[in-house]
Amino acid sequence: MNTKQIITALKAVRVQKPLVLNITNFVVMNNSANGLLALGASPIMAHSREELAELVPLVGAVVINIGTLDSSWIERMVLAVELANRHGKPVVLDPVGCGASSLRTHTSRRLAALAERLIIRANASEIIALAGDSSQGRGVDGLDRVESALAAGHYLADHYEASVVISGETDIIIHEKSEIRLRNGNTMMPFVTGMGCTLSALTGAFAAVGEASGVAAAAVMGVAGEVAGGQSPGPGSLQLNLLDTLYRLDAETLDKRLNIAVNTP
Ligand SMILES: Nc1ncnc2c1ncn2[C@@H]1O[C@H](COP(=O)(O)OP(=O)(O)OP(=O)(O)O)[C@@H](O)[C@H]1O
Ligand SMILES: Cc1ncsc1CCO
Ligand SMILES: [Mg+2]
Repeated sequence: MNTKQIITALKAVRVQKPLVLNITNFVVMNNSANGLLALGASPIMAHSREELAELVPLVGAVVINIGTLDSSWIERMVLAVELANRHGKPVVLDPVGCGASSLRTHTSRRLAALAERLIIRANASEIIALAGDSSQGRGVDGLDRVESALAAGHYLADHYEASVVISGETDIIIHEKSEIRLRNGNTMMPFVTGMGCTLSALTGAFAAVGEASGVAAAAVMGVAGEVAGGQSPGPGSLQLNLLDTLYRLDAETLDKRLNIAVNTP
């Protein structure tokens, strides 16, 4: 995927306004819904057993974020993934805090194994833990370098037949054996909660309109984060400026700023 294709994907999201179903955590429900709206997509946050069967057929993608899970949430997440499979919908899995507790690790693996059209989006520590190696993550924060999660990312891509987005100082996307590196963003981004969760939600919007959704989402999020970061004295304004920047992001800015390197084997 090149810059031109990313710009085309962004236009497609804005024209099609895909409906994206999110089962996500209490911390980021608002950020993720606002991020999707600012991008041009249409979010719905829903986790009731009684409505999932009605909703999943209508949406373009399902985003599952395990950030504040418990046993009843797990049951809904499994149901949502089963329904997504039945209706051929892509599933974005955000294994928040994978490695921090056995519940998170086991649930992430169970959901990843279940999803048929899977995109995994996580920070380096979560990727390493999901693959079964020992990570240095603390709680939901990633403390491993992105490049150190590369082998784990490839393992997950093969094992689950998934696209994998490893986010951090550089974002690495593993898609059909290619490695795409994106070097944008801003060092303040990890000081705003839910930036990664927003990236996962945006990945859902791009998955609803085409392939290589992790590349397009990480590119848009990275460039928007970089522009917004340059206008923000701290994390509070960054959070707001990110939404404004996503809303206003144009082809020219993407073309000028996107730092993308594609490595095809
Ligand atoms: N040091 C950094 N420099 C530039 N951009 C960064 C940096 N760290 C993270 N980002 C960007 O921030 C976004 C979120 O990535 P991150 O890896 O921090 O997610 P996360 O740990 O899952 O976050 P959360 O769980 O709080 O949602 C991505 O777009 C990523 O490119
Ligand atoms: C801080 C936090 N705890 C559970 S989910 C979440 C949001 C960032 O992933
Ligand atoms: Mg996260």
